[in-house]
Amino acid sequence: MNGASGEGRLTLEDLKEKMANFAKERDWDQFHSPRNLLLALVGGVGELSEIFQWKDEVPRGLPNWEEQEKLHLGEELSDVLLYLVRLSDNCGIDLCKAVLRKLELNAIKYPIGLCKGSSQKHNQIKTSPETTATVAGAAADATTSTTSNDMYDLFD
Ligand SMILES: Nc1ccn([C@H]2C[C@H](O)[C@@H](COP(=O)(O)OP(=O)(O)OP(=O)(O)O)O2)c(=O)n1
Repeated sequence: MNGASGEGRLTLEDLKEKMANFAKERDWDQFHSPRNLLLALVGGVGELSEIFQWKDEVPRGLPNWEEQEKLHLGEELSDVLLYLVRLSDNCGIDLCKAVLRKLELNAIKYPIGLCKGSSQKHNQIKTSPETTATVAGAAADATTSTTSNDMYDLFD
């Protein structure tokens, strides 16, 4: 797939390859260091923020925005995604694997039964000692990089 039309399925792997080719063709690998990419990413987030700046709260779907404004928003969102994918690649992080693991951790950290309808942070949710032990055990199962028994240590 993956023409400019956006049809079909686009994977993070596709984007990784496209960015790697884009940089290689321009001899830009020399500039795509982790630090430079991080700064470019943060700059992109700044440009993204500017689009919303001083607009107050904006309804979902952006019903009153001009097409041109939405096009611009898509461009800035894309810059952020592309720099994120490139940064992950250059740091040797498998973003697909990392993001699936993180989703798993999030689900453990925010059990539906305790969090439904509440936007409280995980360390403010009131749990019984039994629940805490269960959640910590599940999180430890999903995490190979830590041996901590404190459920909150796993997520900081
Ligand atoms: N050294 C660079 C420069 C650019 N890009 C790519 C990734 C981004 O998707 C896009 C960013 O280009 P610009 O820095 O020109 O930023 P904008 O497209 O936002 O343009 P402007 O800053 O003029 O709004 O180009 C890149 O990979 N490496």
